[in-house]
Amino acid sequence: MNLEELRKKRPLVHHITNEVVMNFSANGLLAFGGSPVMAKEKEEVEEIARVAGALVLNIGTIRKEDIETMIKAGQAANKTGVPVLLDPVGAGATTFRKQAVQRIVKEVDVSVVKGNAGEIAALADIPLKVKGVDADEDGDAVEIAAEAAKRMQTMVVVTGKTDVVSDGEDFTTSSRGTPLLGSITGAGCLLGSIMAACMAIEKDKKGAALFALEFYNKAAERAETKAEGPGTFVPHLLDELAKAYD
Ligand SMILES: Nc1ncnc2c1ncn2[C@@H]1O[C@H](COP(=O)(O)OP(=O)(O)OP(=O)(O)O)[C@@H](O)[C@H]1O
Ligand SMILES: Cc1ncsc1CCO
Repeated sequence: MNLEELRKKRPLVHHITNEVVMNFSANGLLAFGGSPVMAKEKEEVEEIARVAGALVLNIGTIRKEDIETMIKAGQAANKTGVPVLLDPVGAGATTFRKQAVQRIVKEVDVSVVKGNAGEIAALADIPLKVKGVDADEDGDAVEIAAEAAKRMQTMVVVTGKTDVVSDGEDFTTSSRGTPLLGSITGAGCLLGSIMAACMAIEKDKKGAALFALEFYNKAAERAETKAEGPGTFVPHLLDELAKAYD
């Protein structure tokens, strides 16, 4: 993954995302080097998705009518080979959300599904005994990622204290970051935007996902050393995302 190339090209990332994180995701992606556009009108999404570098479908505040819009955008992206990242926010919380994800995955060729352990476990029909399960303790996140990847026939990223990238057979874990990321809203959503931008540049999607995870979590670790708490963590994170790390 070539960060210099990304920053030169500033790939357009089309988002159909939730209202909570729109501004934060746009600012974070701009700081990193991408070019965000948030657009969810059914009449225009195909036009935008076709010419974008990548498409983010985030179901955080999805309504029934948005499902069709996401499918339309996703299929248009598929026609021109634009990578699609699906963030199944809250998929474990309601049947509606889980079924929405299942429909999108069925109708769109999704390049990667990225979510926290609870969300991905719901999609893999694996009951979570404890909230906030992570791969460090018992390998659950690895199993969850593998099962979900097999079921959905796509690459899966499970985030948390330890992140897992799995294609159903092979997996790679990464254990960077800070618990402060859990104290602000949209940390996972912004990671998705950055991952999608990397996939617009790097055709090896596993390489792109791992680069995004490492870069994002390294930036968060540096931001943590400068922050007094969640409030000051946010601007420091934006500053760190704009830098270059070895
Ligand atoms: N306890 C932790 N220690 C280190 N890094 C963490 C921890 N929890 C989450 N992260 C990191 O935070 C980022 C977001 O992951 P998280 O699982 O919190 O997303 P999420 O639950 O989808 O967030 P949101 O719904 O608020 O957007 C990832 O880069 C992950 O590695
Ligand atoms: C808080 C919240 N509610 C729906 S989406 C969202 C942002 C985190 O994904």
